[in-house]
Amino acid sequence: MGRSFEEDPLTAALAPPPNETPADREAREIAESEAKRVSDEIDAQLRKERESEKKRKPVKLLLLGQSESGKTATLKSEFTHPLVRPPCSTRPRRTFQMLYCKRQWVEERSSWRCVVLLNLVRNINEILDILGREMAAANAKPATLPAASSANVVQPATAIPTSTSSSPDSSPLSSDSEDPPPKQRNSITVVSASSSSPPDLPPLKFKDKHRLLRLRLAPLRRVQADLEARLGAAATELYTTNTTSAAPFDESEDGAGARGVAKRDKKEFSVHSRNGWKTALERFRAARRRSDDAGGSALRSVRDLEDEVQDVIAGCREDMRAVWDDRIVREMMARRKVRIEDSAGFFLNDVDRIARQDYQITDDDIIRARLRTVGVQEYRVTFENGHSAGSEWRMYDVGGTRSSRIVWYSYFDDCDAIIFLAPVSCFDEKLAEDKRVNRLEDSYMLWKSVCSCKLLAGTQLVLFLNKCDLLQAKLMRGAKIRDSVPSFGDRRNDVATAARYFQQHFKEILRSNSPVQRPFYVHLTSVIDTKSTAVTLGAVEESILRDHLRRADLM
Ligand SMILES: Nc1nc2c(ncn2[C@@H]2O[C@H](COP(=O)(O)OP(=O)(O)OP(=O)(O)O)[C@@H](O)[C@H]2O)c(=O)[nH]1
Ligand SMILES: [Mg+2]
Repeated sequence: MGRSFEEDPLTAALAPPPNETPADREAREIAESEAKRVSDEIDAQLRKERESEKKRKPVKLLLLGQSESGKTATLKSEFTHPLVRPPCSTRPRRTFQMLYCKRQWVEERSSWRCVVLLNLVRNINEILDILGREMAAANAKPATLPAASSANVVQPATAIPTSTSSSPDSSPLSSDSEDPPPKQRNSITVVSASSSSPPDLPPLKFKDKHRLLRLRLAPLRRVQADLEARLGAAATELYTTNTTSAAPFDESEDGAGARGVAKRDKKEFSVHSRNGWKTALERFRAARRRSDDAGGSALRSVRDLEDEVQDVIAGCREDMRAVWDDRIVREMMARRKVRIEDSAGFFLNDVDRIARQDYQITDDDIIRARLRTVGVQEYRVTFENGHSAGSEWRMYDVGGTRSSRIVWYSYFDDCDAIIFLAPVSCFDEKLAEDKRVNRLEDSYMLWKSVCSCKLLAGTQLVLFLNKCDLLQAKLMRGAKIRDSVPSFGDRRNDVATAARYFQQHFKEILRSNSPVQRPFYVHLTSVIDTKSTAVTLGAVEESILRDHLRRADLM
């Protein structure tokens, strides 16, 4: 039973005096109401401070996935696409296009031009390499096509060293790298392991024209070597690795020894990595500034190199087009099952536009340009507007080759979200750095490790099944999924069925390996399509921010 009014000493002390006059009462009530107003104001102020404190804590986002899965392209897509409104929303969507990044992006644009030129020149040199070998073989044995010697064999999935360019370890500019000295490989896509032409086909009839084209395009070898030396390790792909595990960071969870490895490597691959793509471009900018400061007198300045490169390439325009349009060359590539047009950084169809002195790079060119990420690159961005206005995001773009992955673990702590990219068009391709491993299988293994990682238990996982455009093109050409993925069986060989099938597999991996129950967020993407990617990223950002604030509430 509660105590009566008279028995409660606190209530009795706060009660108005028994002999209170009406005037005293009015004065007391005014004072009480003023005290309440001040107290409410203080509460509101504290609430506001707590809210802005929550917003002040940066949102940490990691982009993960194997090499060439599209991590950097996703970021580039963010930086290039203008503000859009998602369907059914009156709110302008922010985009990650904030003040800081915009400025940096504008500065970087001109440097990307050199990457596009390098990609284009490499496309041609790759064709010339094959042409050279085929012509030599045809000369040696004119009557029949030769069986491919080991030197001639075009290895499956991008494993051909070229003889054209300087080795990065001989370049003073390429000092740190995560692998043994990265050797070069062609980035062309080879659909099958077979490299020799079918023996029952008539031999290809190479003419003087082919010999002349090879001679006239020879200066492009030097151009490739110069550009690669300037850009450093990021400019060359890897085709070897010492790492046999899909997720070497797994071991970092087990004990101090492995953590030590991760720690040591983190220093080597710090966000200030001197070989990342941002840094590769920065070299161009810095050297350009230096040559400006020297009043243009610096010997062989960057501007000189850029102009020279552009001149040589422009001078080769007609011959480059002639090679790419040549019926015999196309037949040679088809017989070897080489699909250079599906490879990263393919620009030969744009040769008329790009091989000119006045070439102006477009946003689309930048998204499609290929420059490998070495180490980990950090972007700090603050939103200009939209629901994330004022909040800081830290985005980490990592190198995806197997040997780069060991450092990922160092970035998992306190991570709000991961966008995991799995390129689904690669169901019949092998890893560049380890050609025994199927690329889809590698993505499954990597996803499994990310899902099961205890440190990431509170992290939102968002899966992008990427390169759907290339999957569509591949299936249209008649590639059969079940030939590479037997469990696909007799399902319909179309994009919708394939995407559903792959998606289900990733979902099951999450369900059976995650240490806690968590939602499965998945998007089918072609991240080079900036318009639709902007809409996808808008939805992803909202969801990440909601989770971020919820986590901050729990703290
Ligand atoms: N057609 C097509 N090309 C894509 C897509 N996503 C990425 N690419 C291209 O694939 C190449 C590789 O993409 P990147 O973004 O450099 O790959 P990454 O995951 O950052 O690779 P690393 O830096 O080596 O880890 C680039 O030339 C991209 O333009 C896609 O959805 N469709
Ligand atoms: Mg990258």
